[in-house]
Amino acid sequence: MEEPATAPRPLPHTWEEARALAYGVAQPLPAHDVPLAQAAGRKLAADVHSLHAMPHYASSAMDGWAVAGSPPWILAEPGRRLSPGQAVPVVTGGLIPAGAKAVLRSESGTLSTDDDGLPVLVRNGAARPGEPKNGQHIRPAGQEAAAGELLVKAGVRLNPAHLALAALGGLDFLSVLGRPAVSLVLTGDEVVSSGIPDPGHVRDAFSPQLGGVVEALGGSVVGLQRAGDSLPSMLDALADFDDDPADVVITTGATGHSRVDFLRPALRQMGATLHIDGIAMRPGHPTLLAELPDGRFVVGLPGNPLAAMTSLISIGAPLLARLASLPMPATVEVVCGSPVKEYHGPTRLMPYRLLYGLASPCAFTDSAMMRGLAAADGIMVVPPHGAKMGETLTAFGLPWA
Ligand SMILES: Nc1nc2c(c(=O)[nH]1)N[C@H]1C(S)=C(S)[C@@H](COP(=O)(O)OP(=O)(O)OC[C@H]3O[C@@H](n4cnc5c(N)ncnc54)[C@H](O)[C@@H]3O)O[C@H]1N2
Ligand code: MOO
Repeated sequence: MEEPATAPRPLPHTWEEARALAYGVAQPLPAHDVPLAQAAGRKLAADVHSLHAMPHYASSAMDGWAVAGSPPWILAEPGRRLSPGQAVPVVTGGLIPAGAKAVLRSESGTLSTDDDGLPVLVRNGAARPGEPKNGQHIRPAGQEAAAGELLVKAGVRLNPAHLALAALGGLDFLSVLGRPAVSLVLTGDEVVSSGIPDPGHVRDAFSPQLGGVVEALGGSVVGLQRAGDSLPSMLDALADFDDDPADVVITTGATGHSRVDFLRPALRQMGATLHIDGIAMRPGHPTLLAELPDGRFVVGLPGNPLAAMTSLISIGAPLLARLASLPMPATVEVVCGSPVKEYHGPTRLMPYRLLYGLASPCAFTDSAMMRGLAAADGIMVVPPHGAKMGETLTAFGLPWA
């Protein structure tokens, strides 16, 4: 029997299958230690306990003198235990000597001499009655936390104040959940990255937006390569670069089957496993999800700008969430504000605006356009049989909202 000229294409996954597969195919990246200054925005992997009492020594809250007993006070030698009737100068944050009962603020005390002409410290007219009361202006050790006390619970997204708290608790590093490193590969000889393109060329819609979307989805962009419309160029761009070690490569364009689309041939040559080769969705049906022998995942987004975003939100988001130890990205429900006709086969992802509480499809949502998405409140998932007005539909908030 004669061999067919081209192998039959596999059936695309349904949108629901593709989404579940993209979440299930990966394992959470391991937690690791990062220096405090690099931990902002990361999710804490393990409870943080203070490594010592906070503060770890009794300290003065004011500039002045540590005093014991009642005035007048004789100035004692620093570094010794104070006996009643003695004082020693202290600065804010300075060590309170043993035996001290309080701190007299510098503005409330005056150095004077007693009847015998010896130097003494006395309260002056600016001192409040009874100042300093027992314990006044002394920050006792452990006032904020005891040694070993819980400071930040695992699972918290770390803010700058958490980092300062950890530093005061004596820590230098924090254990954070893995965050997928993403390398971008933008393809297309016709793509120009600035200015007004000539006919036949297009302005790059991806480099200005993909970084922000990837960050919002829990990843961080570590590299950007451009690939021309040739197999060697695609292979070069997909190589594993030492200076941007990626967990995920997100490509744009070249997902088709034309003579200038080299993503599939390159993946084949690199020995990749194709987990998803087409999704029954519009826009975004040529989307690919592959795994390279070195463990990197490749998310192949179509070149059309809106199609790329619906693909990224559909399968890139679950993959990045899983790698980042996050739950499956949540969906919401919206009430459909205008009827959507049946469309044979694919699920449609339609940018919508909320008008009077109802979700109505935006205008300008051809897969090559961005105007509809830029004005959208979310993306609704319309099943192949369409939707009636008033029907409840699954929807997504936008990653940047
Ligand atoms: N015979 C068929 N042709 C096409 C089909 C099909 O099923 N049969 N599907 C169409 C659909 S749907 C899509 S989506 C695209 C997928 O194309 P590719 O992923 O191969 O992408 P390209 O061909 O490289 O580019 C498509 C389109 O997007 C523009 N593009 C690419 N990169 C950028 C960028 N960085 N910024 C802005 N625009 C970009 C590119 O110039 C093309 O206009 O295939 C259809 N064809
Ligand atoms: O499905 Mo394409 O991805 O419409 O633009």
